[in-house]
Amino acid sequence: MSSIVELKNVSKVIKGRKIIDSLSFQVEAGEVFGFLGPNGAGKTTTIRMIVGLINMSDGDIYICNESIRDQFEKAIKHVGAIVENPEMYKFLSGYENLLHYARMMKGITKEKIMETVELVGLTDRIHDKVRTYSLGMRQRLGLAQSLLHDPKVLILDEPTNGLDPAGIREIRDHLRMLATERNMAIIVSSHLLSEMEMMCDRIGIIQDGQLVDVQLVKDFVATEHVFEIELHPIDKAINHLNLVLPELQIVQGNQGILITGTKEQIPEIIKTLVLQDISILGIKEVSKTLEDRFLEVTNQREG
Ligand SMILES: Nc1ncnc2c1ncn2[C@@H]1O[C@H](COP(=O)(O)OP(=O)(O)OP(=O)(O)O)[C@@H](O)[C@H]1O
Repeated sequence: MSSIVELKNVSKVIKGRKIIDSLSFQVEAGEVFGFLGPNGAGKTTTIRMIVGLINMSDGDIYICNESIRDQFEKAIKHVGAIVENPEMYKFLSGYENLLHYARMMKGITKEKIMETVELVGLTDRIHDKVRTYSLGMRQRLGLAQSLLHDPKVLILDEPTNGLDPAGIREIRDHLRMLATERNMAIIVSSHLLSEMEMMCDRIGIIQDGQLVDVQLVKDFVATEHVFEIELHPIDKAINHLNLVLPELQIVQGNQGILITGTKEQIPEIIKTLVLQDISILGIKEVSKTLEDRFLEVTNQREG
């Protein structure tokens, strides 16, 4: 993998207040990077700096190794973005909107427009007026517009905002496809934690303008599962498991024990407990969700 976007100690001061504080992270080709944080954390400000809408106060951002500070035009041509709601003329068709935009960009052929329309799944409706489109379709038209110049990185601020579950799913599938099949680097911000969990490969958590955590989603959610086994007698169970399966992490709970391990270990655990005449009353998974982890990481800093 190669790094497409790199932020190096980026800061932003507005009216004497440090809104973004020395932010550094990289996004690779082929990955969807989620930018997650509470309201006012600085997501939009960061995204606006990456797409060149506002200046940085300090640090630099490199897009395909080109500095936004020193080679703005070159760097920014690699970027496709939907930051504010894309401006569309509702009385024109989707195609006419794209054509209008393509004329401003120069060098974009009608074939290219239709290829991009196909990519976002709007071929059947592209000649209908935009005012007849659902919000999800408008979002996909915006996506087509941002893809017309073949950017290497796509940046979307809250792309699923206001969409219904079907619309969210469509956008999610399209973004994943662009990352996987076109090897694009994709940066999305969202409040919807569960959505980020499904859409992203990696997540960066921002709070008070600082990056507090960056992790692969699969590590972030739960590297291992936690199971709660309701049983008795508890002491006997813990002693026995410590003896026969010393690699397990066991913690005493109210009604039984909490075990950190894999699903595959469960039958063995149950079997050995039953053979010791320990009564199993119930078992359930209590692994942390992304939301739990998010609250944990952000609360830690506040506490
Ligand atoms: N032009 C500005 N003037 C003054 N303060 C600003 C300006 N732009 C942003 N801020 C402040 O900077 C902080 C970060 O704002 P930003 O919009 O980047 O956060 P966010 O993480 O995108 O939040 P949200 O999820 O609510 O959109 C906020 O406290 C905001 O009030």
